[in-house]
Amino acid sequence: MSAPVQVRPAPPAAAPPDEPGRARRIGAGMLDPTQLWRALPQALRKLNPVALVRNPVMFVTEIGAALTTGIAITDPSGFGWLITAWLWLTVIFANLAEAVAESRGKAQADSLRRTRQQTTARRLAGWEPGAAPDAYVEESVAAGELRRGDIVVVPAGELIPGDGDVIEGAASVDESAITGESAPVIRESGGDRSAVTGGTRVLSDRLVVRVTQEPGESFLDRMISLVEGAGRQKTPNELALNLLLVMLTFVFLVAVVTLQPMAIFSKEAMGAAHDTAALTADGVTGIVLVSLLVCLIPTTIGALLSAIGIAGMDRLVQRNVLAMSGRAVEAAGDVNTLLLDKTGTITYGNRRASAFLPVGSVTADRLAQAALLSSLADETPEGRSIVEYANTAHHSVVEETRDAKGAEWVPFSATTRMSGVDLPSGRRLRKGAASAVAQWVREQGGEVPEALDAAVDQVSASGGTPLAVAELTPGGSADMLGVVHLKDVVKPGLRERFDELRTMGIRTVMITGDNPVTAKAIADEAGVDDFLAEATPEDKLALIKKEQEGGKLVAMTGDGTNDAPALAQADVGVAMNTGTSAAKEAGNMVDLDSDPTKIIEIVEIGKQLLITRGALTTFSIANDIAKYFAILPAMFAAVYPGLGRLNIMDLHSPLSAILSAVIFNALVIVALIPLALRGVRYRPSSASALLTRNLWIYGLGGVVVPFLAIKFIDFALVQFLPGV
Ligand SMILES: Nc1ncnc2c1ncn2[C@@H]1O[C@H](COP(=O)(O)OP(=O)(O)OP(=O)(O)O)[C@@H](O)[C@H]1O
Ligand SMILES: [K+]
Ligand SMILES: [Mg+2]
Repeated sequence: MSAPVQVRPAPPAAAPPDEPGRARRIGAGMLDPTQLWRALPQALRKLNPVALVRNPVMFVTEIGAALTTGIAITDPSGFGWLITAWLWLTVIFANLAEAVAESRGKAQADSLRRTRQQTTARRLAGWEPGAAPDAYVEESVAAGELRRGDIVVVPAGELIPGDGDVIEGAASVDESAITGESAPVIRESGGDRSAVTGGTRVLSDRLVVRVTQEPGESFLDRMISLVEGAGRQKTPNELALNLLLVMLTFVFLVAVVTLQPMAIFSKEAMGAAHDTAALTADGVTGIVLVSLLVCLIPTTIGALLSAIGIAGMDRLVQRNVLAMSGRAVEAAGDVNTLLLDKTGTITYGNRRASAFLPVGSVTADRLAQAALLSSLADETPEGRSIVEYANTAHHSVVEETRDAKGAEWVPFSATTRMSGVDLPSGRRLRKGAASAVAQWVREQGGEVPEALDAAVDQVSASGGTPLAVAELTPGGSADMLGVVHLKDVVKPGLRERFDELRTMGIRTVMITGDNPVTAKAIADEAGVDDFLAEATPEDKLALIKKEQEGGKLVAMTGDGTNDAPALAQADVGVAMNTGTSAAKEAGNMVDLDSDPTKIIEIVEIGKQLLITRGALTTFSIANDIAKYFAILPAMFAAVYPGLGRLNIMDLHSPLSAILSAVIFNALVIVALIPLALRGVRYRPSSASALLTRNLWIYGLGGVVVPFLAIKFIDFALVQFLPGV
């Protein structure tokens, strides 16, 4: 994509009827016959051999059609022209399948494009965190010119000019242009909800954003090229299947070429048996051989393969999931283990301070003041919530925070699990995971009172996150002060969904940086199979690698910067749209609804894709059998009368038999387009049960249906074309 994102202020009125989120939700899976008609011009354009060569089966069919066209021109016969017409139709039907699959994405891309409007951005030159208003200048630039690293300010009512991370402020943002969800979401600096998307609108307050995209590479741009299927790569599975189809085509080509001398012989015989002008024409041999070839090669799956893949991606988009690679969608179909990050994925992620629990002789005020001081510069939601809570619950301590001037802040990191401040007075404050802070206290020569464990356990047992707070006084004594209780809420309805995953044979594991007691409380409440506590980003990554070593496919959902390495390593990495840009960059899917249980639908769509491809391949190969029974006796019965017994369909004549087979071969493609686009229905059950069921339906069906259909076409042909 080269077009830069250009954003123009649009009336902030209610969403127009063609608002993209809605457009993306309608018509999921249904095939409207007019879609076929509208895709026809595109299907005809795809006849270009340069494009078609990517699809070897159809390319061979097109060459066959061209050959018979030549024969029909130089040696005209009604039979020749009929076969020629149906061969071209075969190729057009195949192109139609792909064109229809693509057209759905195009409509979505168009409506997304409409949300790319032009606007001017307010870029801040010389801005630094906490800068006074006179320390920097605000300049107007076209949004399309913004580069990575630029700082912009977005006041309430304006569109965010590009993708980025909030570095100052918190605001409610209307993201409906991207997600189709009208409820505003909170975006704030620090923590895991700091990413904003260009084209969304700030509703309240004001955000300072550091741009993380280069021109033309925005999320919206990527979304558009994705739903359009532009530059779609074949997946490894598709490549393998394609290779198989090429080999089959080659084998049948060789077979038909070797048959040629005998067929010439048989033409004489056919001419003798049916004394019509068409039969005695010299071109018949060539036309019959091409017909045989096209009926033998796996045209059905060759025609539908690409549409099946595109439709699978499309089904994800309908559910507000953007898959950056088709390979990930396929991997989703085979996932064994699902890892979920706790905070922000299983829980809502807005952990808020709700109590101060001092230990020993420490007063509540001393603890509150230390917690407040150590959080003044902590831009994480946890840090800000402590400042807020201390301000409302412990007014008295606020005055005493003046000595924070000249302080050195220690920012939170997922590795140290601590944050804090070193004050000029020599006072040092730390808050964080109890184990980390306890170790810090010991390193400073202090002791950790037993009462701490009780406070920590009390918070943890309720599923809350305990943050221990400690102080190193200027006098050099290291004191453990107590615990801050951070509350978070488990998203509802997870248990049922995890049960569903279990029946699909998928194990769910929650991973969290939190302590084991909190982890267990939340794991029990959410109903996951297992959990890993006190996990650093490296631990998350190691766990995934370990699972993968056994040949298992691992899916991971997460939202935080600390999840990014794991998201990148997982076979299916689903980033929450509410998450950080690092997480979104690392994963190979983004869930616009930020719903951790969306993985269930992703798995179902992946399985459905694999099953659909398998079923139609089975059907394609099985349905060729009837065509052998139609064509081979027709070609050779006169030479080898024994072969006449193969004409079990009792087809009218050799020519009507061949014509019927070719017509069926073309029509079956159109008949299966809806199934290819909608996908074979998937119900959670074991893999072997599914396989057996599909072999019965599509294998047996593939054998039986064509016998009936070819017989019927033959019957109809004789009614309308008594000459054949
Ligand atoms: N702002 C903060 N200051 C100090 N310590 C913090 C802060 N935020 C979190 N912690 C502590 O660090 C631990 C690890 O945090 P981290 O973000 O890595 O994991 P998490 O958010 O608890 O879990 P998850 O991996 O599910 O997101 C937390 O459990 C908490 O004890
Ligand atoms: K075929
Ligand atoms: Mg986290």
